[in-house]
Amino acid sequence: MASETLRPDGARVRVGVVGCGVMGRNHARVLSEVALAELVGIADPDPAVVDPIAATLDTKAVASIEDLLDLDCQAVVIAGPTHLHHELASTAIARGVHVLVEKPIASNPEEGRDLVQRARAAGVTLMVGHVERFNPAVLAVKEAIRGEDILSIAITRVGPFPPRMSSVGVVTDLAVHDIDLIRWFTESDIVEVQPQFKSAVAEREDIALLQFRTASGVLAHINTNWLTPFKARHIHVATRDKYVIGDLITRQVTECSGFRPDGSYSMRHLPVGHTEPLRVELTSFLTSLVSGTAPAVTGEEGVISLDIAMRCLAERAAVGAAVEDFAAAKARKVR
Ligand SMILES: NC(=O)C1=CN([C@@H]2O[C@H](COP(=O)(O)OP(=O)(O)OC[C@H]3O[C@@H](n4cnc5c(N)ncnc54)[C@H](OP(=O)(O)O)[C@@H]3O)[C@@H](O)[C@H]2O)C=CC1
Ligand SMILES: O=C1CO[C@H](CO)[C@@H](O)[C@@H]1O
Repeated sequence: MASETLRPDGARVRVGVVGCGVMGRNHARVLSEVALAELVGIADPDPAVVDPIAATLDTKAVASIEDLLDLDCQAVVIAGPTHLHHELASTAIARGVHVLVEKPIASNPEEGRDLVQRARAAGVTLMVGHVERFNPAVLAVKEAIRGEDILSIAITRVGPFPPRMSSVGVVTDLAVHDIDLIRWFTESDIVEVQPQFKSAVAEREDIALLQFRTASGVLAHINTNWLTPFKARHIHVATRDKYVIGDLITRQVTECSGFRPDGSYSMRHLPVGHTEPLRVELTSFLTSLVSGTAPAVTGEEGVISLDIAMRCLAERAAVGAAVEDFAAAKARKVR
């Protein structure tokens, strides 16, 4: 948590963005627009990438995080590749700068935990960019199931390969969004994982079907891949009295309830806001800095979700290893 408020005089928070690819340029655009921020600069190693964005947003372009921090930032958004999150966020924390790091918090939980410790020791805020928590359709689903006895959650997050392959597979890159949502919806920890995944085309896993059970007894399922020709993101939640369906792309959220013995029920579309999730996320981050309160998605939560993603990968690896051991033993017997 921020040790002191940043705008006692009403000035804007001086923020920079590190990494100006697909996500970083969106962070920069939004930060150039929100009232709480002054976008002091953006960093990316490639001038052909960073210069035109900086010119459009009327901010400074620099080549490295060190140069960005020299612009006297109070906070940075880390939107570089996942395998660099730990290094980049550590550099900012070491200079006493608050950090919003994109999801996943790092490429493994050990690095994530290290970031949490460094931020705590330095007295700076560390928030993780689990942006779906700020998606109005997700918020409408969460509101519809508030106080309900949740039975199961099934989430689909599929689409084509990203324009540039991530440094991690689909479980760590995409399913981590939904692991976070399952924990957030149920306010309970995931205690059992039953993962299935494989690498159909890419070097790392590109298709996964993951099953979970939470401490509160909710069953959950994530269907994710990079092999579907179009993007689809759906959430289905069954509670004892309702069935709620959210389409995170069209932002249509439907609630079925009032189940009657003859099989009939009531159905209604729920009101969904129109806000841009990233704008709400960044405003929430800046507000936490200004007010000195805990961020909406803490580093600790980012680590827990990444831990679950890693448990999925490890569990499958353990089963795979057992099968291979069995095959090897069988082969030895034959010889
Ligand atoms: N919350 C969400 O919905 C989303 C989150 N993300 C997350 O954002 C992160 C970035 O993903 P994405 O934007 O798709 O990736 P990109 O590859 O499109 O962008 C990353 C950028 O960072 C640059 N970069 C590399 N090294 C450094 C460095 N040392 N300092 C500064 N910049 C550097 C890259 O430059 P170069 O090309 O020269 O290597 C590239 O321009 C990932 O962690 C991803 O998980 C991504 C999309 C959506
Ligand atoms: O939601 C997302 C869209 O795709 C990107 C590339 O796979 C992800 O990193 C991101 O989290």
